[in-house]
Amino acid sequence: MEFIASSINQRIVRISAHLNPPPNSQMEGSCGLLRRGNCRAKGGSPGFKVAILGAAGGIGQPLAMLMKMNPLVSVLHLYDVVNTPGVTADISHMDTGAVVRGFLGKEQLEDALTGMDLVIIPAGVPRKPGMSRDDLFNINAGIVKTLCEGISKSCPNAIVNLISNPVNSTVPIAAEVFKKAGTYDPKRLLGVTMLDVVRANTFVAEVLGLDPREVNVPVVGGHAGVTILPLLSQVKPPCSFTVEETEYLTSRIQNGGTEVVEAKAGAGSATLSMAYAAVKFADACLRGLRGDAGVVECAFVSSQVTELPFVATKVRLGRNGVEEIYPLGPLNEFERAGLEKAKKELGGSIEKGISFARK
Ligand SMILES: NC(=O)c1ccc[n+]([C@@H]2O[C@H](COP(=O)([O-])OP(=O)(O)OC[C@H]3O[C@@H](n4cnc5c(N)ncnc54)[C@H](O)[C@@H]3O)[C@@H](O)[C@H]2O)c1
Ligand SMILES: O=C(O)C[C@H](O)C(=O)O
Repeated sequence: MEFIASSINQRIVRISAHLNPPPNSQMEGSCGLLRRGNCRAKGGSPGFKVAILGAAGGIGQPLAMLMKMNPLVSVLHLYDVVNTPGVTADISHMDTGAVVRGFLGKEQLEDALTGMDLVIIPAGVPRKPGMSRDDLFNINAGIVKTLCEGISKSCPNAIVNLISNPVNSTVPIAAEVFKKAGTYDPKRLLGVTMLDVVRANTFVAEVLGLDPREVNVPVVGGHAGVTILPLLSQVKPPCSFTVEETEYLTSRIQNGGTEVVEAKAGAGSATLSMAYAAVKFADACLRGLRGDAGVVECAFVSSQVTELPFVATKVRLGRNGVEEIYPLGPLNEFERAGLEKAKKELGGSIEKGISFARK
Protein backbone atom coordinates (compact mmCIF):
# COMPACT_ATOMS: atom_id res chain seq x y z
CA MET A 1 0.00 0.00 0.00
CA GLU A 2 2.71 2.41 1.08
CA PHE A 3 4.79 1.53 -1.99
CA ILE A 4 1.89 2.26 -4.33
CA ALA A 5 1.13 5.57 -2.62
CA SER A 6 4.73 6.69 -2.78
CA SER A 7 4.97 5.58 -6.37
CA ILE A 8 1.88 7.65 -7.24
CA ASN A 9 3.32 10.59 -5.29
CA GLN A 10 6.57 10.29 -7.16
CA ARG A 11 4.72 10.32 -10.44
CA ILE A 12 2.76 13.41 -9.48
CA VAL A 13 5.97 15.14 -8.43
CA ARG A 14 7.58 14.04 -11.66
CA ILE A 15 4.77 15.36 -13.84
CA SER A 16 4.56 18.70 -12.04
CA ALA A 17 8.35 19.12 -12.16
CA HIS A 18 8.21 18.57 -15.90
CA LEU A 19 5.45 21.12 -16.41
CA ASN A 20 6.84 23.74 -14.03
CA PRO A 21 10.61 23.59 -14.14
CA PRO A 22 12.12 25.73 -11.37
CA PRO A 23 13.37 29.11 -12.60
CA ASN A 24 16.83 28.95 -14.17
CA SER A 25 16.76 25.17 -14.44
CA GLN A 26 17.29 23.75 -17.88
CA MET A 27 14.25 22.04 -19.35
CA GLU A 28 14.74 18.48 -20.30
CA GLY A 29 13.05 15.97 -22.48
CA SER A 30 13.33 12.31 -21.66
CA CYS A 31 16.64 12.78 -19.85
CA GLY A 32 15.05 14.76 -17.00
CA LEU A 33 13.08 11.68 -16.12
CA LEU A 34 16.20 9.54 -16.35
CA ARG A 35 18.01 11.71 -13.83
CA ARG A 36 15.20 11.34 -11.34
CA GLY A 37 15.55 7.59 -11.55
CA ASN A 38 12.20 6.81 -13.07
CA CYS A 39 13.38 5.08 -16.23
CA ARG A 40 15.45 1.94 -16.54
CA ALA A 41 17.03 2.41 -19.90
CA LYS A 42 19.51 5.03 -21.00
CA GLY A 43 17.97 7.41 -23.54
CA GLY A 44 19.72 8.50 -26.67
CA SER A 45 22.00 6.83 -29.15
CA PRO A 46 25.65 7.16 -30.06
CA GLY A 47 26.15 10.22 -32.18
CA PHE A 48 26.88 13.92 -32.22
CA LYS A 49 25.80 16.71 -29.91
CA VAL A 50 24.05 19.52 -31.72
CA ALA A 51 22.76 22.88 -30.46
CA ILE A 52 20.27 25.11 -32.26
CA LEU A 53 20.38 28.79 -31.24
CA GLY A 54 17.09 30.48 -32.11
CA ALA A 55 15.31 27.14 -31.79
CA ALA A 56 11.84 28.56 -31.07
CA GLY A 57 11.68 30.59 -34.29
CA GLY A 58 10.16 30.01 -37.70
CA ILE A 59 13.24 28.12 -38.90
CA GLY A 60 14.27 26.88 -35.46
CA GLN A 61 11.17 24.80 -34.76
CA PRO A 62 11.02 22.69 -37.95
CA LEU A 63 14.83 22.50 -37.87
CA ALA A 64 14.67 21.12 -34.32
CA MET A 65 12.06 18.58 -35.41
CA LEU A 66 14.13 17.43 -38.37
CA MET A 67 17.35 17.23 -36.33
CA LYS A 68 15.49 15.10 -33.73
CA MET A 69 14.83 12.70 -36.62
CA ASN A 70 18.49 12.58 -37.68
CA PRO A 71 20.10 9.31 -36.60
CA LEU A 72 23.53 10.97 -36.39
CA VAL A 73 22.35 13.17 -33.50
CA SER A 74 22.48 11.81 -29.93
CA VAL A 75 21.89 15.04 -28.00
CA LEU A 76 19.94 18.05 -29.20
CA HIS A 77 20.09 21.34 -27.27
CA LEU A 78 17.40 23.92 -28.06
CA TYR A 79 18.27 27.49 -27.05
CA ASP A 80 16.27 30.67 -27.51
CA VAL A 81 15.38 33.80 -25.58
CA VAL A 82 11.67 32.83 -25.65
CA ASN A 83 9.40 29.76 -25.80
CA THR A 84 11.94 26.94 -25.53
CA PRO A 85 9.98 25.14 -22.74
CA GLY A 86 7.06 24.44 -25.09
CA VAL A 87 9.16 23.57 -28.12
CA THR A 88 11.37 21.26 -26.04
CA ALA A 89 8.43 19.47 -24.39
CA ASP A 90 6.80 18.99 -27.78
CA ILE A 91 9.85 17.71 -29.66
CA SER A 92 11.05 15.53 -26.78
CA HIS A 93 7.98 13.29 -27.22
CA MET A 94 9.16 12.13 -30.65
CA ASP A 95 10.30 8.50 -30.36
CA THR A 96 13.66 8.96 -32.02
CA GLY A 97 17.09 8.47 -30.48
CA ALA A 98 18.27 12.01 -29.70
CA VAL A 99 17.84 13.32 -26.16
CA VAL A 100 16.42 16.86 -26.21
CA ARG A 101 17.16 19.60 -23.69
CA GLY A 102 15.83 23.15 -23.70
CA PHE A 103 17.61 26.32 -22.56
CA LEU A 104 16.00 29.71 -22.06
CA GLY A 105 17.72 33.08 -21.92
CA LYS A 106 21.28 34.30 -21.86
CA GLU A 107 22.07 32.87 -18.44
CA GLN A 108 21.57 29.38 -19.89
CA LEU A 109 23.63 29.93 -23.07
CA GLU A 110 26.76 28.41 -21.55
CA ASP A 111 24.96 25.20 -20.54
CA ALA A 112 23.30 25.04 -23.95
CA LEU A 113 26.69 25.13 -25.70
CA THR A 114 28.99 23.10 -23.46
CA GLY A 115 30.19 19.94 -25.19
CA MET A 116 28.54 20.60 -28.55
CA ASP A 117 30.02 19.21 -31.79
CA LEU A 118 27.84 21.32 -34.09
CA VAL A 119 26.06 24.63 -33.44
CA ILE A 120 23.40 25.80 -35.90
CA ILE A 121 22.38 29.48 -35.66
CA PRO A 122 19.06 30.64 -37.09
CA ALA A 123 18.63 33.35 -34.39
CA GLY A 124 17.63 36.83 -35.50
CA VAL A 125 14.93 38.81 -37.23
CA PRO A 126 13.66 37.94 -40.72
CA ARG A 127 12.82 40.30 -43.62
CA LYS A 128 9.47 41.89 -44.40
CA PRO A 129 8.45 42.93 -47.94
CA GLY A 130 10.51 45.86 -49.20
CA MET A 131 13.51 45.07 -47.00
CA SER A 132 16.92 43.83 -48.09
CA ARG A 133 18.85 41.30 -46.05
CA ASP A 134 21.27 44.08 -45.19
CA ASP A 135 18.39 45.94 -43.48
CA LEU A 136 18.57 43.19 -40.81
CA PHE A 137 22.19 44.01 -40.03
CA ASN A 138 21.58 46.42 -37.15
CA ILE A 139 19.65 43.86 -35.09
CA ASN A 140 21.19 40.57 -36.19
CA ALA A 141 24.85 41.64 -36.03
CA GLY A 142 24.62 42.08 -32.25
CA ILE A 143 22.73 38.80 -31.78
CA VAL A 144 25.33 36.84 -33.77
CA LYS A 145 28.19 38.55 -31.93
CA THR A 146 26.80 37.58 -28.50
CA LEU A 147 26.10 33.99 -29.54
CA CYS A 148 29.57 33.58 -31.04
CA GLU A 149 31.16 34.93 -27.86
CA GLY A 150 29.29 32.13 -26.08
CA ILE A 151 30.61 29.57 -28.55
CA SER A 152 34.20 30.77 -28.03
CA LYS A 153 33.78 30.28 -24.33
CA SER A 154 31.84 27.01 -24.15
CA CYS A 155 32.51 24.95 -27.29
CA PRO A 156 35.41 26.56 -29.19
CA ASN A 157 35.95 23.42 -31.28
CA ALA A 158 32.39 23.08 -32.52
CA ILE A 159 31.51 23.39 -36.19
CA VAL A 160 29.31 26.47 -36.63
CA ASN A 161 26.56 26.64 -39.28
CA LEU A 162 25.49 30.29 -39.51
CA ILE A 163 22.05 30.94 -41.02
CA SER A 164 21.21 34.42 -39.60
CA ASN A 165 21.10 37.15 -42.23
CA PRO A 166 22.83 38.99 -43.74
CA VAL A 167 25.06 35.91 -44.07
CA ASN A 168 27.53 37.92 -46.18
CA SER A 169 28.21 40.04 -43.07
CA THR A 170 27.36 37.74 -40.15
CA VAL A 171 30.01 35.18 -41.11
CA PRO A 172 32.79 37.83 -41.08
CA ILE A 173 31.42 39.05 -37.71
CA ALA A 174 31.64 35.52 -36.30
CA ALA A 175 35.19 35.16 -37.62
CA GLU A 176 36.26 38.41 -35.92
CA VAL A 177 34.64 37.38 -32.62
CA PHE A 178 36.47 34.05 -32.71
CA LYS A 179 39.76 35.76 -33.65
CA LYS A 180 39.41 38.14 -30.72
CA ALA A 181 38.84 35.19 -28.39
CA GLY A 182 41.79 33.29 -29.91
CA THR A 183 39.57 30.39 -30.99
CA TYR A 184 39.18 31.06 -34.72
CA ASP A 185 39.48 28.04 -36.98
CA PRO A 186 38.30 29.01 -40.47
CA LYS A 187 37.59 25.34 -41.24
CA ARG A 188 34.89 25.30 -38.59
CA LEU A 189 32.88 28.38 -39.57
CA LEU A 190 30.40 27.91 -42.41
CA GLY A 191 27.74 30.31 -43.68
CA VAL A 192 24.72 28.31 -44.81
CA THR A 193 23.92 28.96 -48.49
CA MET A 194 22.31 25.56 -49.01
CA LEU A 195 18.87 27.07 -49.63
CA ASP A 196 20.24 28.68 -52.80
CA VAL A 197 21.38 25.26 -54.00
CA VAL A 198 18.06 23.65 -53.02
CA ARG A 199 16.15 26.34 -54.94
CA ALA A 200 18.50 26.11 -57.92
CA ASN A 201 18.06 22.33 -58.08
CA THR A 202 14.27 22.73 -57.95
CA PHE A 203 13.97 25.49 -60.57
CA VAL A 204 16.49 23.90 -62.96
CA ALA A 205 14.73 20.52 -62.66
CA GLU A 206 11.42 22.23 -63.51
CA VAL A 207 12.90 23.73 -66.69
CA LEU A 208 14.60 20.47 -67.72
CA GLY A 209 11.66 18.25 -66.78
CA LEU A 210 13.82 16.22 -64.37
CA ASP A 211 13.43 14.94 -60.82
CA PRO A 212 15.07 17.65 -58.62
CA ARG A 213 16.80 14.93 -56.61
CA GLU A 214 18.83 14.08 -59.73
CA VAL A 215 19.99 17.66 -60.29
CA ASN A 216 22.96 19.40 -58.70
CA VAL A 217 23.60 23.08 -59.32
CA PRO A 218 26.66 24.72 -57.75
CA VAL A 219 25.77 28.16 -56.39
CA VAL A 220 28.75 30.38 -55.50
CA GLY A 221 29.43 33.96 -54.33
CA GLY A 222 27.30 34.90 -51.33
CA HIS A 223 23.74 34.90 -50.04
CA ALA A 224 21.99 38.09 -51.17
CA GLY A 225 20.68 39.26 -54.56
CA VAL A 226 23.39 39.47 -57.22
CA THR A 227 25.93 37.85 -54.90
CA ILE A 228 24.01 34.57 -55.37
CA LEU A 229 25.61 33.15 -58.51
CA PRO A 230 24.29 29.85 -59.87
CA LEU A 231 26.79 28.18 -62.20
CA LEU A 232 24.39 26.83 -64.79
CA SER A 233 27.29 25.80 -67.03
CA GLN A 234 28.31 23.28 -64.34
CA VAL A 235 24.92 21.64 -63.70
CA LYS A 236 24.91 17.90 -63.17
CA PRO A 237 23.72 16.01 -65.16
CA PRO A 238 25.39 18.02 -67.95
CA CYS A 239 22.84 20.06 -69.90
CA SER A 240 22.55 23.32 -71.80
CA PHE A 241 20.21 26.29 -71.53
CA THR A 242 19.04 28.96 -73.95
CA VAL A 243 19.91 32.58 -73.16
CA GLU A 244 16.30 33.15 -72.03
CA GLU A 245 16.43 30.09 -69.74
CA THR A 246 19.75 31.21 -68.27
CA GLU A 247 18.44 34.69 -67.53
CA TYR A 248 15.16 33.41 -66.11
CA LEU A 249 16.84 30.80 -63.89
CA THR A 250 19.57 33.11 -62.62
CA SER A 251 17.05 35.80 -61.71
CA ARG A 252 14.63 33.33 -60.05
CA ILE A 253 17.42 31.76 -57.97
CA GLN A 254 18.79 35.18 -56.95
CA ASN A 255 15.32 36.37 -55.96
CA GLY A 256 14.00 33.14 -54.41
CA GLY A 257 14.12 34.60 -50.90
CA THR A 258 12.23 37.72 -51.97
CA GLU A 259 9.63 35.54 -53.72
CA VAL A 260 8.87 33.89 -50.35
CA VAL A 261 9.02 37.15 -48.35
CA GLU A 262 6.45 38.72 -50.70
CA ALA A 263 4.20 35.65 -50.67
CA LYS A 264 4.25 35.63 -46.86
CA ALA A 265 3.25 39.31 -46.97
CA GLY A 266 4.79 40.44 -43.69
CA ALA A 267 4.69 37.10 -41.86
CA GLY A 268 8.42 36.46 -42.32
CA SER A 269 10.72 34.79 -44.81
CA ALA A 270 11.51 31.21 -45.83
CA THR A 271 11.31 28.91 -42.81
CA LEU A 272 10.25 25.44 -43.96
CA SER A 273 12.44 25.18 -47.05
CA MET A 274 15.24 26.76 -44.98
CA ALA A 275 14.84 24.18 -42.21
CA TYR A 276 15.01 21.46 -44.89
CA ALA A 277 18.14 23.05 -46.38
CA ALA A 278 19.74 23.57 -42.95
CA VAL A 279 19.23 19.91 -42.06
CA LYS A 280 20.60 18.78 -45.41
CA PHE A 281 23.69 20.89 -44.75
CA ALA A 282 24.03 19.94 -41.05
CA ASP A 283 23.74 16.28 -42.00
CA ALA A 284 26.57 16.74 -44.51
CA CYS A 285 28.71 18.37 -41.77
CA LEU A 286 27.98 15.47 -39.39
CA ARG A 287 28.80 12.88 -42.06
CA GLY A 288 32.07 14.74 -42.60
CA LEU A 289 32.77 14.72 -38.86
CA ARG A 290 32.09 10.98 -38.83
CA GLY A 291 34.77 10.56 -41.49
CA ASP A 292 32.62 9.81 -44.53
CA ALA A 293 34.48 10.34 -47.81
CA GLY A 294 33.39 12.62 -50.65
CA VAL A 295 30.98 14.92 -48.77
CA VAL A 296 30.85 18.03 -50.97
CA GLU A 297 28.43 20.97 -50.56
CA CYS A 298 28.43 24.71 -51.25
CA ALA A 299 29.03 27.04 -48.29
CA PHE A 300 30.16 30.60 -47.55
CA VAL A 301 33.61 30.21 -46.00
CA SER A 302 36.96 31.87 -45.49
CA SER A 303 38.68 31.34 -48.81
CA GLN A 304 41.48 32.27 -51.18
CA VAL A 305 39.57 31.29 -54.30
CA THR A 306 38.95 34.98 -55.08
CA GLU A 307 40.58 38.16 -53.78
CA LEU A 308 37.79 38.42 -51.17
CA PRO A 309 38.35 36.94 -47.69
CA PHE A 310 35.07 34.96 -47.84
CA VAL A 311 33.14 33.44 -50.70
CA ALA A 312 30.67 30.61 -51.25
CA THR A 313 32.03 27.72 -53.28
CA LYS A 314 31.94 23.97 -53.24
CA VAL A 315 33.77 22.61 -50.20
CA ARG A 316 34.65 19.11 -49.04
CA LEU A 317 33.55 18.42 -45.48
CA GLY A 318 35.49 16.15 -43.17
CA ARG A 319 36.56 15.47 -39.61
CA ASN A 320 37.80 19.06 -39.14
CA GLY A 321 34.99 20.83 -40.99
CA VAL A 322 36.07 22.33 -44.32
CA GLU A 323 38.87 20.04 -45.53
CA GLU A 324 39.13 21.34 -49.08
CA ILE A 325 37.89 24.37 -50.98
CA TYR A 326 37.27 23.88 -54.68
CA PRO A 327 38.04 26.53 -57.29
CA LEU A 328 35.13 28.08 -59.15
CA GLY A 329 35.87 26.02 -62.25
CA PRO A 330 35.47 27.18 -65.85
CA LEU A 331 32.92 30.01 -66.08
CA ASN A 332 31.14 31.17 -69.24
CA GLU A 333 30.93 34.84 -70.16
CA PHE A 334 27.55 35.34 -68.46
CA GLU A 335 28.91 33.82 -65.23
CA ARG A 336 32.15 35.82 -65.38
CA ALA A 337 30.13 39.05 -65.61
CA GLY A 338 27.90 37.82 -62.76
CA LEU A 339 30.96 37.09 -60.62
CA GLU A 340 32.31 40.62 -61.08
CA LYS A 341 28.96 42.08 -59.95
CA ALA A 342 28.78 39.64 -57.04
CA LYS A 343 32.30 40.45 -55.82
CA LYS A 344 31.60 44.19 -55.83
CA GLU A 345 28.61 43.86 -53.49
CA LEU A 346 30.11 41.05 -51.45
CA GLY A 347 33.27 43.01 -50.65
CA GLY A 348 31.24 45.82 -49.05
CA SER A 349 29.11 43.42 -46.98
CA ILE A 350 32.16 41.55 -45.71
CA GLU A 351 33.88 44.82 -44.79
CA LYS A 352 30.75 46.01 -42.96
CA GLY A 353 30.74 42.86 -40.82
CA ILE A 354 34.44 43.09 -40.03
CA SER A 355 34.24 46.78 -39.04
CA PHE A 356 31.23 46.12 -36.79
CA ALA A 357 33.03 43.35 -34.93
CA ARG A 358 36.28 45.32 -34.58
CA LYS A 359 34.54 48.38 -33.07
N1 LIG B 1 20.83 31.62 -44.69
C1 LIG B 1 19.65 31.49 -45.26
O1 LIG B 1 19.54 30.95 -46.36
C2 LIG B 1 18.41 31.97 -44.57
C3 LIG B 1 17.15 31.53 -45.00
C4 LIG B 1 16.02 31.96 -44.32
C5 LIG B 1 16.14 32.83 -43.23
N2 LIG B 1 17.38 33.24 -42.85
C6 LIG B 1 17.54 34.12 -41.69
O2 LIG B 1 17.39 33.35 -40.49
C7 LIG B 1 17.01 34.23 -39.42
C8 LIG B 1 15.83 33.64 -38.65
O3 LIG B 1 14.69 33.57 -39.44
P1 LIG B 1 13.28 33.05 -38.82
O4 LIG B 1 12.30 33.08 -39.90
O5 LIG B 1 13.50 31.78 -38.07
O6 LIG B 1 12.98 34.21 -37.77
P2 LIG B 1 12.04 34.15 -36.48
O7 LIG B 1 11.83 35.54 -36.02
O8 LIG B 1 10.85 33.31 -36.76
O9 LIG B 1 12.93 33.35 -35.43
C9 LIG B 1 14.11 33.87 -34.92
C10 LIG B 1 14.29 33.33 -33.52
O10 LIG B 1 15.51 33.89 -33.01
C11 LIG B 1 15.29 34.14 -31.65
N3 LIG B 1 16.27 35.07 -31.13
C12 LIG B 1 16.29 36.43 -31.19
N4 LIG B 1 17.35 36.91 -30.52
C13 LIG B 1 18.01 35.84 -30.02
C14 LIG B 1 19.18 35.68 -29.23
N5 LIG B 1 19.89 36.73 -28.83
N6 LIG B 1 19.55 34.44 -28.91
C15 LIG B 1 18.85 33.37 -29.32
N7 LIG B 1 17.73 33.45 -30.06
C16 LIG B 1 17.32 34.68 -30.40
C17 LIG B 1 13.87 34.68 -31.57
O11 LIG B 1 13.37 34.60 -30.26
C18 LIG B 1 13.17 33.75 -32.54
O12 LIG B 1 12.65 32.62 -31.89
C19 LIG B 1 16.71 35.57 -40.08
O13 LIG B 1 17.82 36.42 -39.92
C20 LIG B 1 16.53 35.22 -41.55
O14 LIG B 1 16.80 36.29 -42.40
C21 LIG B 1 18.51 32.82 -43.49
O1 LIG C 1 15.16 36.09 -48.16
C1 LIG C 1 15.35 36.12 -46.94
O2 LIG C 1 15.33 37.17 -46.30
C2 LIG C 1 15.57 34.86 -46.19
C3 LIG C 1 16.62 33.98 -46.81
O3 LIG C 1 17.84 34.60 -46.93
C4 LIG C 1 16.18 33.35 -48.09
O4 LIG C 1 16.97 33.29 -49.02
O5 LIG C 1 15.04 32.86 -48.16
